Amino acid sequence: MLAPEVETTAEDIAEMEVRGAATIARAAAEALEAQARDSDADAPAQFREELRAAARRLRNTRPTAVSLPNALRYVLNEVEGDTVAALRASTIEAAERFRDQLDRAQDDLGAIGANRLRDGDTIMTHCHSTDALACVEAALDDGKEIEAVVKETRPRKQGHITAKQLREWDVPVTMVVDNAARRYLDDVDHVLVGADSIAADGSVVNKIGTSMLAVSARERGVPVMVAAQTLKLHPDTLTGHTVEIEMRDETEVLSDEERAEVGDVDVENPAFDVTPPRYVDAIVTERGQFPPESVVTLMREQYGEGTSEPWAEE
Ligand SMILES: O=P(O)(O)OC[C@H]1O[C@H](OP(=O)(O)O)[C@H](O)[C@@H]1O
Repeated sequence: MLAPEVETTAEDIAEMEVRGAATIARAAAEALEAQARDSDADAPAQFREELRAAARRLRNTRPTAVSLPNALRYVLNEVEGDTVAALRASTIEAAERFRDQLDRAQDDLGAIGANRLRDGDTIMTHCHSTDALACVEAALDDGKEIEAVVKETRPRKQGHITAKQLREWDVPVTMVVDNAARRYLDDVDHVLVGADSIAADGSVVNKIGTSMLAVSARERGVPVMVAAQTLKLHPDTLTGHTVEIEMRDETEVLSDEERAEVGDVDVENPAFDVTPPRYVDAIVTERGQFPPESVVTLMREQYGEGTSEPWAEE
């Protein structure tokens, strides 16, 4: 029996009511906690199987942000005990610990990323990343004045969320359509983006359009900074796996009304793209700032040589 909160959370993630890699990870851990709390399993094996089923349901929502399976793995690997009560308590504690770590990691990352931003700098953002915004918030807390050129980020316009947050912090914001990015790169000091996954070779998987922005930024001599806590490191890429790119519904690109007007066309809607490491200047994590080519060392330290799937059916 899955707890209702597991189903709701899974639907919210799939529909992007809950979105952003770190936020998805937090919601997944909370859903496992709800599963543990609500379970009426009377045997440890049943409790464990329910928890695995909950994790499978959550895992199968969106494929690209590795923070989701990393969160599930963290919680499931910490579940221990010989009784249902002990299993329940350890699951709840693990989920709480995970959330605390997530908050701490974002604060630490923000403090490090802020060091790259100077008083008076202008950043260009793409999509909405809480890790990237943590760097801006820490810079503002340090008393620096920051301005932002915010890319709208089609098709879902998460740039609006970024703009709203920055305005709440009184940061002057210029909103541009994605196609105007190159024109405004001359006015900015940094491109600042987040990541959904980082591969062992330092490639950055982030919102579609990031790679085009990074290539243009390199051509213009603007440094590209990726803010990504180590939860975004994709351990499967250590063993040669590639990161699956989510393809989303075509109506996000062309509404039914627009389609009626345009006619019968194929629509492709990849949610993410891959920016090769040579276009990235720094990956800022809670453990320091790294050139993309060296994140593999961090990944090995954190995840060893590979990963398990503790949610697999037994
Ligand atoms: O974890 P934080 O930094 O908040 O977000 C990381 C990334 O998650 C988002 O994906 P989506 O909007 O869920 O498709 C964006 O691509 C963003 O850069």
